[in-house]
Amino acid sequence: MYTATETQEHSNFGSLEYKSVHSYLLNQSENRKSNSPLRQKALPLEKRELNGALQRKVSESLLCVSDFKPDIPRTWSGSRILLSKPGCRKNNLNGQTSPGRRDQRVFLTSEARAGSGLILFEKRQPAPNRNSKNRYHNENNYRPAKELRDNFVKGSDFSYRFREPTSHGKTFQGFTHPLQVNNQCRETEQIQSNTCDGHFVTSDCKTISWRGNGSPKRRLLSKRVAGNCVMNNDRRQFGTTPAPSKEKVPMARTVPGHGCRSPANDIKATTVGHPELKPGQQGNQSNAVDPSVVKRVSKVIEVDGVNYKVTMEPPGSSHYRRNGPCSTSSSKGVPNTGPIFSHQILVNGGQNVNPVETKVDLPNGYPPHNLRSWQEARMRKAEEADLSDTVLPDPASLPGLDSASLRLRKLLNNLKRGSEIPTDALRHNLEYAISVMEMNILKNTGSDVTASDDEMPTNLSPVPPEIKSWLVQTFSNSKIGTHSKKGKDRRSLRSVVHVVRASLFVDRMIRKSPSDRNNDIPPQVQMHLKNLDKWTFDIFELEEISNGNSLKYVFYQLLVKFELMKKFKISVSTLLAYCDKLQRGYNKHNNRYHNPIHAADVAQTLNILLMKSGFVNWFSDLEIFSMIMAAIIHDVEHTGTTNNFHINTRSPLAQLYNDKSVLENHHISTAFRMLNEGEGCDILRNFSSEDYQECRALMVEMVLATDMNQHFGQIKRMNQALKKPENLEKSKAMCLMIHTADINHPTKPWPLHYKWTERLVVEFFEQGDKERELQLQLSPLCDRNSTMVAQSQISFIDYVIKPTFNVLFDLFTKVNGREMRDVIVSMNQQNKEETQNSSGSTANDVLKRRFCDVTSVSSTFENAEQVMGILNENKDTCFLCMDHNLKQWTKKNEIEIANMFLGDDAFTEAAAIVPDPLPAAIYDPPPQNGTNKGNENLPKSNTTTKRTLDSPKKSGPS
Ligand SMILES: Nc1nc2c(ncn2[C@@H]2O[C@H](COP(=O)(O)O)[C@@H](O)[C@H]2O)c(=O)[nH]1
Ligand SMILES: [Zn+2]
Repeated sequence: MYTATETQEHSNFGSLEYKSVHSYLLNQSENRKSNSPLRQKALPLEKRELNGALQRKVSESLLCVSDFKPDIPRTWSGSRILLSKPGCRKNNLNGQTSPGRRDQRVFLTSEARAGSGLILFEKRQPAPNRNSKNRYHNENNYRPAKELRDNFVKGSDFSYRFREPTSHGKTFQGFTHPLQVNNQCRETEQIQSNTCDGHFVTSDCKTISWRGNGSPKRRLLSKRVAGNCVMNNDRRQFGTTPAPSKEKVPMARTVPGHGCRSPANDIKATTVGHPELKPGQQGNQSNAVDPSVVKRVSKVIEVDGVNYKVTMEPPGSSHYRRNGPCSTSSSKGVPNTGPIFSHQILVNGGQNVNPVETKVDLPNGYPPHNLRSWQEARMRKAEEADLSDTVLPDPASLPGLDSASLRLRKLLNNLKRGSEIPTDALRHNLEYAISVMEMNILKNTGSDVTASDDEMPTNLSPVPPEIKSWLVQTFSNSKIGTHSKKGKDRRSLRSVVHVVRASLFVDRMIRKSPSDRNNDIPPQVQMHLKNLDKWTFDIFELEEISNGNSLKYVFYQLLVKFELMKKFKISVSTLLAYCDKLQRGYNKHNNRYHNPIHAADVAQTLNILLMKSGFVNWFSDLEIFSMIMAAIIHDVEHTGTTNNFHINTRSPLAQLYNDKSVLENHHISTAFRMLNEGEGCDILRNFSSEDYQECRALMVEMVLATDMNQHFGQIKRMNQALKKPENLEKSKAMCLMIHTADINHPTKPWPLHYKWTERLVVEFFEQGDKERELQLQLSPLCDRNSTMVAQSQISFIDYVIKPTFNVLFDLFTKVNGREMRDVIVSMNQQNKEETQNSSGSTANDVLKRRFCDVTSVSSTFENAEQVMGILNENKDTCFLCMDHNLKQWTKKNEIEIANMFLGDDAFTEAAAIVPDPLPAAIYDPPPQNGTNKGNENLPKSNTTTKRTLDSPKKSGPS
């Protein structure tokens, strides 16, 4: 008898209940050393409990070649192992049994090669009554593997159904058994109950296939079926060549009339794992047989009280040859007689044939490892994992995978030990593991994350999965061909040196709004508009006091302020008519967030960005007009749903725009359609055709750049361009300014930001409701029952807002500051020469348009200090607000988490927090070079302390 002598549990098998059968996996050489650590830490055979019925029948054995004979030579690698129940009358190598004794047909024969990893073997019960027709014809009985074949996706997880036929035929008890595809053979323990053909691909691209029962043909022809179930390892399983994605692995085939199925030629249950063999070599063929071992060796093992004889043949033996790989008709995997129970043997355990470690090449920098010792090492490594770590590798990377698996191991071990795991550590680590898996799914299902992969921030590790999905979905869809100018056509910021005239700079920057001169505007609105250049401007209040006309007043005010009405001959009535149309368009879908107030807010913020950065001097009037227009129209007729929603529901708009920046295309197209609809609202009517085209091209480019899936690319490219100022394109700077203005609210004072968030969340949740109704998968952040608002805002600020404002202020600083000054000065000279050399007025006109309206300005930076002062003041306010908002969300997040466990509405609860007072500097920034004027209307900081969330600060004199 070959039974276990040690029962030490091996934790690699996790916390599931194992029982009874024990054996050792002992290294051949270690086997001889009594004090060998391996011996002391002998590995028991373990059995996973599946369900009651199965548990009684299914046993699992782990055997290694050296179990048979300690001095078995390594050339036996590639040998065949036969397993049979002693007492079978006939026990030939075809796996055929004596037909006369049904009760003796508990007969197993399996074939594997040492090093091939895992084989399944099966135990057969007496054949059922012949007369009960079709009892095994239920497809589900024998074809769970079909779904594996059909859904054969590299590295995927799946479940498969195991159907246990009852001895009475017609009913089948089935259960779904999740099979997690691991990259370790031995972890395929989970498929132990499989009796059918199947294969799967491990996450490291290895392919494992196995065979189930006999073919229908054979079943009909002969009842002499002992059958076998061979766990085949495709050569690639241990080879260095990864299996190509989605490639199907050929199944083993059946010899009609034979009870035994051997691996077919195309299923090479090879010795690839053998260290001395080259890939593709068959151990039994290419390795000389050790002359000292020519006979079969066998062992009897006890499995759940049943003795089995395990026979191992040396390679090259006559039996082996006779019954070697055969290939004939392909099998459909129809079950043969009787209930079948599968077991598995880990042949060779991946390591035990010889002292030289069997190599398992794992991708990307994993050293080749001995499977078992590698796993042991991982157990040790897992213990070192700090579960409270929040800075973790990119979940899409191999280190991410590594880290997640170690963390899961550690969690599991702690659970097994009964050690306490802090809730947030548990949650955080599970979230991380989910992220890792989901990134894998996305990668492996070819989801279009690749387009922006290089642009997504690499360290999203602490981001909760839902928010990560949102980031991925929202920010990294396929790229569209953006309007990009090449060569000469590129607008270059370097050319803006032509407009550097210090006096103009500061003058424009502190230019007062002319609202007090305008009698058409109600006085309270005029008063409010005086604060238009302030970071603390309250757009909601303007909306209120203007009876829902904030868009109109902001648009008008800006055009007046920049003297663009006069310049482009826009009449007030035309402008107002166009504004009416736009407002109606914005109100079409009654959105809480994407409405005219948002458009007005973006335009107002753009105004500050232009004014406080000095960039107002770098752009031509036409460019400034185009930017204001872009801000005003950028979301017109927004449907209140996302691009992904349009794509998923195959909406008419998605069809029209071929799933590319669906909404953005719609906004820009609607804005131009409205201009052209007559009714006296074409504010571009008096534009020259050149101006019109230029304006239109810029607007299209800017509005398309508000598509969030352009976000990371935009930031990345701007960061790169800032390292090489000569590559700075003016239109890209314009796009960035519009995009930043579009997502400005997290940098505004908390009451404003909170209001915007609330509105956005309402819109998201409404989309979620629609998705629920349509039985679509709910988009991230759209599920009102589970979305963690505060957490999502923290991530949004950290991963989207901060980098955006950083790069924007970098741009402002570099263009204004010393870093780019030398470059600009030298370029100025060059441009001047170019301009002087250009013949004819056309070239000059083009230059004027492209590079602003000054070609003879000297480049003096005498007021640069003043400009930088204004810029920094603005930057400080912006970052102070952002940090303050982050703090508020962090507080709310704690409540959300607490509520999550209590099942309360997190958002409502979180809303109850009284916000911290806003930093005084936000409303009362220190004077900078005498430019800090006009704050007298703003409340002082102490007036903000008592404000509650839902009564945002009223800025201005209302
Ligand atoms: N999770 C959050 N997403 C936000 C927030 N503010 C804006 N956004 C996202 O950005 C786009 C802006 O583009 P738009 O042209 O549609 O306005 C918006 O749709 C949101 O997806 C925020 O606070 N949190
Ligand atoms: Zn917007």
